[in-house]
Amino acid sequence: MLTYADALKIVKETVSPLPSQIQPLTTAIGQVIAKPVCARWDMPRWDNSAMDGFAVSSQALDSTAGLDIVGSSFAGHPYNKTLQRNEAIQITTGAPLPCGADTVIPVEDTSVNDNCLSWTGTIRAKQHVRYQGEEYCEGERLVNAGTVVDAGTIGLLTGAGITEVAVYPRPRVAIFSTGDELLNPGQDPGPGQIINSNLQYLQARLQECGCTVLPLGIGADQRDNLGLIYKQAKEADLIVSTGGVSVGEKDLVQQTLLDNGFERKFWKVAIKPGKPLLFGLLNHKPCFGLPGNPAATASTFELFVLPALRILAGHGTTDRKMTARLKHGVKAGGSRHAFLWSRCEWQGDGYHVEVPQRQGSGQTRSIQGANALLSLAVGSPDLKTGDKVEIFPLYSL
Ligand SMILES: Nc1nc2c(c(=O)[nH]1)N[C@H]1C(S)=C(S)[C@@H](COP(=O)(O)OP(=O)(O)OC[C@H]3O[C@@H](n4cnc5c(N)ncnc54)[C@H](O)[C@@H]3O)O[C@H]1N2
Ligand code: MOO
Repeated sequence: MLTYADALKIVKETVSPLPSQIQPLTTAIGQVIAKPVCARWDMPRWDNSAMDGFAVSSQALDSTAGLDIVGSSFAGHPYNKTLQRNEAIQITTGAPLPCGADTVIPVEDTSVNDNCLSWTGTIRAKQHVRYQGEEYCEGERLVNAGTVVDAGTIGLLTGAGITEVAVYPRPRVAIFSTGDELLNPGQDPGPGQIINSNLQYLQARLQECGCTVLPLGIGADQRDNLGLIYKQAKEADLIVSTGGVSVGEKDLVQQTLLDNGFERKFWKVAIKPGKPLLFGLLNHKPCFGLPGNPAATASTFELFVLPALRILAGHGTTDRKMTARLKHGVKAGGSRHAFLWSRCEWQGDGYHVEVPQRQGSGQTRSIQGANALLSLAVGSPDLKTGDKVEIFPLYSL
């Protein structure tokens, strides 16, 4: 059976970034920049004051007579005349330095008498001036392709006059669950029925990841019905179903997909939970059949769907691994690479991890509150408190 590493490699080789699009900068938070962005003007745009005080010419600093205060330059209200050597103007932080001025004396070091400015202490020529272009110049590259738009990016680019950016779109993900036993939330389960928790889980997780979700509900265990749902999914960039991928009489997802032109890349991976994972392309779009057991749905989402979404969304690397120490013993790995829902926290000397009980594939309690998957390779021995383990922190796009 395919190993975890080989299956992930196939996913990475199969998926490529979505075409980029131009978008208003302010709507692009969390998205990845597709083309470098350059400044539209110098920053600062003009020499300006770094302090509230008075702007003077440095040539006037050795004069013993005071300077005539002839006007003001306030932020938003520049002084438009040329300052003479015997003159000063009042100035505020950020206000343009007028022609003829090159030095700012902070208000604390000055006194004004009869509209005449004098100062105390040593004043350095050209002090407290922020020069045009000292942060960046017109045409200079401010962010590279591959940058994730965050608040800092929005602040920087907005100041540089940028209102639109080329970014990779947020993936649109169609999700549905299969199974005649499934009911929608709020319904009362009768004999043999359960609430469809997988769809709600995936929807929430995709929302955390900033994806656009197309929830397509519940598919009955019938091929024609499942086929119709796949047709509805064609607007999506990636398709995810849950359930119906194992070998049971009613596991019809794979056959339905093959009837509809599915190009299968793999089925079954030696992992626990999640063994019957199905992956391929439907109409050239990545399509995952996640196993229906809730812990298998959730872990195969983290291990395979999320890396695929990261690639679609233009993110570079997809692997994140950390080392942590066990807070308690963990039983040996079995014949499949095991991934255990776990909680990891920093405790002074490093990360420490605990593994909740109730890790059954059909159970959901261990997923709630988890922030990592603990990786237990095939054949790993029983582990004890303090042993080092590899964990995959859960992350969003
Ligand atoms: N003979 C074999 N049987 C099974 C094998 C196998 O290799 N040989 N593999 C087992 C493994 S491992 C898994 S994982 C499951 C996955 O099977 P399916 O993907 O076909 O999932 P279902 O049979 O549809 O459901 C399994 C289980 O999960 C519950 N479920 C399904 N959908 C949901 C949902 N949306 N929300 C909550 N719970 C859901 C469902 O009721 C079943 O209890 O197959 C094993 N069998
Ligand atoms: O691999 Mo399945 O996900 O054990 O139950």
